[in-house]
Amino acid sequence: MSTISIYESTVPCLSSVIDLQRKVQKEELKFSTETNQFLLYHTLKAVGPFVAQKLVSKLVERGEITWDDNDNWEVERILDYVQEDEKDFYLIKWKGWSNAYNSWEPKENLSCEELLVEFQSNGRKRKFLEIDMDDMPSPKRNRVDEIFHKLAPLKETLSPISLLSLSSPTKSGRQPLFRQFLKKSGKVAKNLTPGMKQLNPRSKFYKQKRVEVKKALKDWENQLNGINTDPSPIFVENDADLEGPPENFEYINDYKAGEGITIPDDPMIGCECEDCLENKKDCCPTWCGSMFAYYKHKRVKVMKGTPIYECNKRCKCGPECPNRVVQLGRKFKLCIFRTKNGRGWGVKTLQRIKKGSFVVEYVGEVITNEEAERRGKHYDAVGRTYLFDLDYNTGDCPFTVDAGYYGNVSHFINHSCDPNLEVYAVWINTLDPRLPRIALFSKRDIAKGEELTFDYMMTGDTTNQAPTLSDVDKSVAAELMKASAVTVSKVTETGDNTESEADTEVDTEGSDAGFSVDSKDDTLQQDSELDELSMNDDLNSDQISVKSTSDVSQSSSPVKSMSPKKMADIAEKEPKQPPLPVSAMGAAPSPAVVESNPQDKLLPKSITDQFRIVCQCGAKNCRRYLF
Ligand SMILES: C[S@@+](CC[C@H](N)C(=O)[O-])C[C@H]1O[C@@H](n2cnc3c(N)ncnc32)[C@H](O)[C@@H]1O
Repeated sequence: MSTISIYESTVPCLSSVIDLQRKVQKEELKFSTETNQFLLYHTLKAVGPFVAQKLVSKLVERGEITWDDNDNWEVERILDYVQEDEKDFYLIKWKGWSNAYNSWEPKENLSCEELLVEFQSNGRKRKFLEIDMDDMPSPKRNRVDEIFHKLAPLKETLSPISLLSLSSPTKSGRQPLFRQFLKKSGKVAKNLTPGMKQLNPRSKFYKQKRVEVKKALKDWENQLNGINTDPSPIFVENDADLEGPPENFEYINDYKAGEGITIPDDPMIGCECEDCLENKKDCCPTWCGSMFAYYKHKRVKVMKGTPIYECNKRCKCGPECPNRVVQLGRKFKLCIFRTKNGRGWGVKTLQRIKKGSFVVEYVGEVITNEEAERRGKHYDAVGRTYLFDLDYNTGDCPFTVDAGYYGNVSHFINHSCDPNLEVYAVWINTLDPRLPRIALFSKRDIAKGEELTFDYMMTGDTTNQAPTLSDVDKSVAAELMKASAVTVSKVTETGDNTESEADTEVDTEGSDAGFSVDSKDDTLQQDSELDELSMNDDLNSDQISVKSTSDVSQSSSPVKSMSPKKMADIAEKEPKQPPLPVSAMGAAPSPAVVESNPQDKLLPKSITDQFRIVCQCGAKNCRRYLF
């Protein structure tokens, strides 16, 4: 492995840092220490002091760095006091920090006896607190500098990506780790409220934090709408817990071509119809060997699995053409909201949606299969699921859409085994058969306020049963569990419903309710805890269920375990049509040849090798596992 130094680099945003690092990893190069330091600093600045502090707290807990600075957190004044669950909390103004950094602290975190006595002797007078969040840009920078300085021992080993991947949450119910550490050293971190689990949602602390979160979410909503080019706005709402905007997510409107990928955008030919619907037998879909997909009112009429070819930019027709639907963007107002049963964020519609309507496109970064394998390992480690294989036509997976970092509102759509959306492959200006766009249409009428879901179909199993593990797989799983020191959710055999425990730590209740595994804390959580857990400000969906962090992605299966939906599966239930001639457009796929890979019916090896995410969709026909 060679070492290069990059002394001059322009890194305009966090995503570029990640891209740059991926590129370097791919080439098996290594950043020089200076460059790594520069990028780490940039990353800390990009995520901001609050998130940076959270990330660093993980390193503190792992003992990778220490935090022994005693000078930083001097109490300037005590502003307010409240008792919560028979515990005293004080509102602290910190010396050298603006009011934006005031925080509520339990008494045992404070070592300022004199100020406490003075405050108490003043009759614990309440003072009106003005929180000015826009105040003090410079302390923010100082805070980042300070955190950066603490990372010095890891300057050779800690990369920006590994730093960001620490953002998976702590086990809920515990205080943030940073706080725990600082508590030990008699100091407390600013900006962290007391452990939220202890607090009553009606309490003052909780309400104060809620105001902050609400403001942050409003800012994020504005930011999203500033980028969003769909005709309809996006709303953001969190009535469930204190989770703020997601940390590592950048909104995009269209596919972003990954490293080494070009997405062609110039079809060779377009139609000249006066009325495409009238002339449907001689319009784009027919040329491409498929059917006209839409009714006059633009709702989809073809069965799922049928490839859709819309009129493209070479066609004479205008936007009113019934064969232009997905390309006109999302028309329904959608809201990213916090679910109350531990599935993290979800998406609901703020308008009634009729069956067959186009709802939203699934966009992300288009990456190669090899890159998807690589990223899958990283996602596995943090229990995330955003890879969507584009294996519509071939059963192979030449390209994958990764919506993990870059995505639109669909990034937040959860899985259901009884979904209200279904997936269609759509070709518009890119006619490369390997690069369909993924469009989500309503499967039935959807009521205003209803959560939108689609079936990730990650098990490759279209029955209602959970997929089975063979005995061999179980022993592999047991080995992996030992190696990675995680507990694993119980594996239920289908058919006879016998249960097999791959790990003795696993609960034996056998209830239908899902269990969740936290790989970091080796802890099994029961569903009944989830509502309570969701109050914790560190909790997000990724904590709910986690697979092995072991490096088990050496699978020969082309199906990445995290693919939300295999396009081949979409077609699986469709009647097979005879192959059609290659379309007039040359590059277009032969849609009739929609072979489902028989292997897809089996549990992909990579899935058997992994620990499952327990499905919380609540559907009667729930398959119990996301994969
Ligand atoms: C594409 S993301 C959906 C958005 C995600 N809820 C979030 O907060 O960002 C997929 C992840 O959401 C969670 N998730 C989605 N559907 C779920 C379900 N039915 N049950 C449990 N977790 C689910 C899992 O953590 C999964 O890895």
